[in-house]
Amino acid sequence: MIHIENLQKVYEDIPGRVPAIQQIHLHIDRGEIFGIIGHSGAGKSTLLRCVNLLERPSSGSIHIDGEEMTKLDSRQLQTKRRKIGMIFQHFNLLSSSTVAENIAFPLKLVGMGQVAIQARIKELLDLVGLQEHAHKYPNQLSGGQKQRVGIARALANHPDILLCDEATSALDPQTTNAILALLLDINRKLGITILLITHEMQVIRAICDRVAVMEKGLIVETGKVLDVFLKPQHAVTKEFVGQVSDFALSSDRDPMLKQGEKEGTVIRITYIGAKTYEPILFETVKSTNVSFAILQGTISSMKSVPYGQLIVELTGGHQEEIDSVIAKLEQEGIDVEVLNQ
Ligand SMILES: Nc1ncnc2c1ncn2[C@@H]1O[C@H](COP(=O)(O)OP(=O)(O)OP(=O)(O)O)[C@@H](O)[C@H]1O
Repeated sequence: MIHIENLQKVYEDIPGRVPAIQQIHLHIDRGEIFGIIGHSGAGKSTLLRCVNLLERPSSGSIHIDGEEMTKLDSRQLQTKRRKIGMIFQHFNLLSSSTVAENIAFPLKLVGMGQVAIQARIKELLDLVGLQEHAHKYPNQLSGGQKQRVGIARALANHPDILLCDEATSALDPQTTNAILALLLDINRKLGITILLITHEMQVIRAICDRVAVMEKGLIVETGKVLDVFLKPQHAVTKEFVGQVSDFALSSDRDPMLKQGEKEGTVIRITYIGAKTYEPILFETVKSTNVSFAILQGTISSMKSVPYGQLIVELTGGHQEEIDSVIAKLEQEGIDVEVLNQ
């Protein structure tokens, strides 16, 4: 759905200044929820705004649904942009227009008739749960309700893509969860591709399928959310994963697990899916001389996929027996990493 190649954006050609986007390659599938995370100044907004050409790249290409954006003339670009909705951190609503008028705005721009506009407004208000608020003004709404109006307006012309620019950063945690649930619902019901930028790993974890981590205009790590959470590679990724406390096992190599401090073999085992709830560890060791002690553990779920991670010390038995326990766990499809060898 979105294919970005060799993208570069230099705002001002000052010698020694790092370009806002140094060189980005990105491929986002139709129907995917893709998150981009990074610290302030990493280049997330610039990248997002390049997708609909609110920002013109200095070089590189952006294909949306097979069409190269930078080659479109202004009329073609206008038509294409209708298929790319966008929502913003501060909602960007027209303060002197009602909720219904805000939603009607993009529909009027495409020349839709009054009757059709009213019908579409009703559909959109139902979708975002604002049926009761059509005639209110933005200053009579909560932050979450304002973002719902923003979402309804962005979806008015049936876009294929929704760009979300820190859409929940101005909201409290409870409202954030409600808006994220709405985005997930919209993605599932309408099949719309969502590209979001955020500096909060909780947002990525709640709704994204894949994530890219940005730093200084580059993507330093990318992958399926679960993989990136469970095995972060880059220092920036580890820092972001550390924001989500129950992932501390992955991000923080616990000092007590340093080589030599434990007599046995210390392993980290990672379960994903239904295996999370099976007694595989117990079943594997029960007929051997090996016993285990759980040093740390977590079980949770991500986008309704359960996962678990345990740090376990294996003791007793010969080394061959411990190796055989590890091999059996791996045969069961469990990821095993030995931490003290
Ligand atoms: N219009 C502009 N003119 C000049 N420099 C800009 C402009 N917009 C962004 N930059 C610079 O480009 C770099 C990337 O900024 P960008 O806003 O894309 O980062 P970000 O990751 O979205 O950060 P934030 O979360 O703070 O918005 C920064 O160094 C910023 O100062």
